[in-house]
Amino acid sequence: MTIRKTKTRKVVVIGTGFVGTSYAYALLNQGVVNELVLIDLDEAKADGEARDLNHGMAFGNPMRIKAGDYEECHNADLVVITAGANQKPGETRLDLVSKNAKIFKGIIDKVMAVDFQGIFVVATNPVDILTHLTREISGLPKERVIGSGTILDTARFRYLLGEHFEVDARNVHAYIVGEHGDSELPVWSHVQIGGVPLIQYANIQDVYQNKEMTDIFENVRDAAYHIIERKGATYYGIGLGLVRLTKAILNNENAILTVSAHLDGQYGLNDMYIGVPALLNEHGIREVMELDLSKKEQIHFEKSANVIQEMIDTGMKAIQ
Ligand SMILES: NC(=O)C1=CN([C@@H]2O[C@H](COP(=O)(O)OP(=O)(O)OC[C@H]3O[C@@H](n4cnc5c(N)ncnc54)[C@H](O)[C@@H]3O)[C@@H](O)[C@H]2O)C=CC1
Ligand SMILES: CC(=O)C(=O)O
Repeated sequence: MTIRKTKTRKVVVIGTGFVGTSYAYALLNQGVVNELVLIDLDEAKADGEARDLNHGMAFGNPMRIKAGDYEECHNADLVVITAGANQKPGETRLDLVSKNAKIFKGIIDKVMAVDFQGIFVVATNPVDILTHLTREISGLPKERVIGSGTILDTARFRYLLGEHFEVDARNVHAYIVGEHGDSELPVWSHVQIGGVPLIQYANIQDVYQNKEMTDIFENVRDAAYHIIERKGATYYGIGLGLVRLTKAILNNENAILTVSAHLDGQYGLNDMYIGVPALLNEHGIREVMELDLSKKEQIHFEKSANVIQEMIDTGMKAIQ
């Protein structure tokens, strides 16, 4: 499959809540696509959001935005799914699995019924499990089903390290991998500040004994809880992360981003979606980057994979 060669670049967003509309707003600002269709169970909300966004057109980038139905997925390049329940204060992402799995079954069936030929991008939580279910339900090749994975966690990590060392986050190279959730992990062994390994840059002997570094990771891991306690939901960060992903795919960038990608033996794991750095282009996921993890990181990564695996079983039961 290739992205259509016509000039039209069409994205359908399913779920016009906080996340879906933040993504739509960022797309309008950045001028990434020519056509954006909004779908929601609450049709009036999708229509209201489309009207509101269109009123910013004179200040943004020319594109067509409208509310629509599933027919619109037929010729879409990307279908981005942000529909479903979000976490209430105190809830984990995994608590959402059964509810959102059922919602996904209905959505994916409707998208596939109109012969969708493009790429799915999933953001709804728990994202690794729902990305797996999207592939199972749709039957699409694995490279055409992508989860936002740890794209946001990695951005949070780079931001906090950048703040700490007073270095532009864009010059901080670092990854969060594993579940987009409580079992995720930082790949300390590959953190670099402008190409200089962290342990050398900051003269750290053992990063796991360094309170400043462990605090930074805990703040990344718990960021969603901190924000949800304060304002009820997180959306600007992931909205921008989804635009970054959209650009990587539609512009055929061959960019490396931490997404939920399907593993077939990489990191010793099989048949699961999990957050890893992966190379993205117009075909979707071209390649999973296999980092040389330290022993400690590999053990943590496998534990995180186990958490996902158990939840896949719960998700599969919910849609049977
Ligand atoms: N992957 C990530 O990094 C992040 C993921 N999220 C997740 O994104 C999801 C959405 O969060 P919010 O936008 O805050 O929630 P929200 O409640 O504001 O919006 C959800 C929308 O989905 C719609 N919806 C529900 N069932 C539907 C169906 N069957 N078909 C079409 N639309 C349907 C609702 O009407 C609502 O408009 C949550 O699961 C949340 O946890 C949120 C932030 C970051
Ligand atoms: C809600 C969520 O998944 C996040 O902000 O990371």
